[in-house]
Amino acid sequence: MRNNPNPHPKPPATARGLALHVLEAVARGQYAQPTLDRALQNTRLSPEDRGLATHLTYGTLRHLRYLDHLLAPHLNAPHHLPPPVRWALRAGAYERLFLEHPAYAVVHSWVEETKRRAPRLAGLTNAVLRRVTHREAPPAVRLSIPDFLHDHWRIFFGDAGFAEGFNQPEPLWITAYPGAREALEAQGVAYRPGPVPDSLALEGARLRALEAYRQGLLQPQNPASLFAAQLLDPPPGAKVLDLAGGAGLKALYLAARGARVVSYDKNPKRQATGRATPARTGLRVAFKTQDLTRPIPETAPFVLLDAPCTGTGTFRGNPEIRYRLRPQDPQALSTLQRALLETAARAVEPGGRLVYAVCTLTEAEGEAVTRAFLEQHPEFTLEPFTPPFPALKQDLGVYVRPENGLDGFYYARFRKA
Ligand SMILES: C[S@@+](CC[C@H](N)C(=O)[O-])C[C@H]1O[C@@H](n2cnc3c(N)ncnc32)[C@H](O)[C@@H]1O
Repeated sequence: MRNNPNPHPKPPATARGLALHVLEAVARGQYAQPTLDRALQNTRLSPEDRGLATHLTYGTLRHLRYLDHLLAPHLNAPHHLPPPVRWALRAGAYERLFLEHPAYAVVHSWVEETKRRAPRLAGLTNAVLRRVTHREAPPAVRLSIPDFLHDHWRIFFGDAGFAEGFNQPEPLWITAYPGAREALEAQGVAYRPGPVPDSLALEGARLRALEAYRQGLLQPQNPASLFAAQLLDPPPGAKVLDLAGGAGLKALYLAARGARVVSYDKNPKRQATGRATPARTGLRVAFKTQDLTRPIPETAPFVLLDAPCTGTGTFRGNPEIRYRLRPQDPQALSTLQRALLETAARAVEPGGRLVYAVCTLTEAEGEAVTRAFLEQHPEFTLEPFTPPFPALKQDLGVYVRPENGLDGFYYARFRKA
């Protein structure tokens, strides 16, 4: 993987060029979201073109497997095309067939993008983008997910059709800190309430342009992620341990509700981002850096473990990870999750509460972890709860249905005797 985030000296001057620049970087191993954010920060494109570049980037990646299936009958050897031309064909097909922009309006622009990269292939782009149409595809191809995951979801959840939800655009979800709504209203920004308290969806706003964001009152966060912190529900003043807390998104939220939070993670870079946030919001969280496969030297009545995982529930916002996942990954991650859960269990005081959460929808990282944990820890019992949004499966813990912009999550809540 290369680390150069911006190999082009000047940001591309067109929406389609910018999308191609990001797609090529993703093909080299970069992540779509930070790469697109950086490219948009460096560009002078109009708001409409920024929107188009965003749609083209996410849409092409979300539908990539299906787009390749649609392009296949029109190409002799797609793998031998220069990568920029292959991406132009994929993104052009996405624009034609999913954004439903007519050929006469868009093919010319893709031909121009091709000419800049491989002039001799401009005719190919012209011909293919005029002819490409929807066609029958096997379900995993139509949903653009790996076969192994489609098979797993069909067997484990009974149907994999919910994965369609990963290919829909999502609103800009934010967690609103006290004063956020007033600041948004003062700036005339439209928002609607999310499915959990303190979660809002912003309509068509650019986060960085918002006064409320500059004041630290808004935190981008999916409601399903926020709900993991809300499940812990500590009373004001209670001590909370936030394990694998990363940049402390959940720790800061719980601190804002009056908890005394200590957030542990092994990655000091992520924690540095979290440490900078309290300065903005005036909240206090103690960040400690440690590998949590080893026990920690303290206890609390409330412990949250938001564990590292395969992230299959975040395919909407991180569309590229579905193509990088290997069949053995869920099992490998579950070994780490069980080790981290051991550390978490030891840190819970008698009578205390433990929440285990992962942003993924696999049996190995969800129910199987909980089942093994309960077998080895008779001092813990499951504490049932009803989520305020539809569940995919609700038996041993809860799997969130990843629809209407929600990420897929798994949560289990335990009480220590
Ligand atoms: C799902 S993310 C946590 C997100 C965070 N709770 C939030 O709300 O933003 C998982 C975190 O686990 C951390 N992690 C992975 N392996 C770890 C380990 N062995 N010990 C401690 N932290 C670990 C990663 O650095 C990452 O920040």
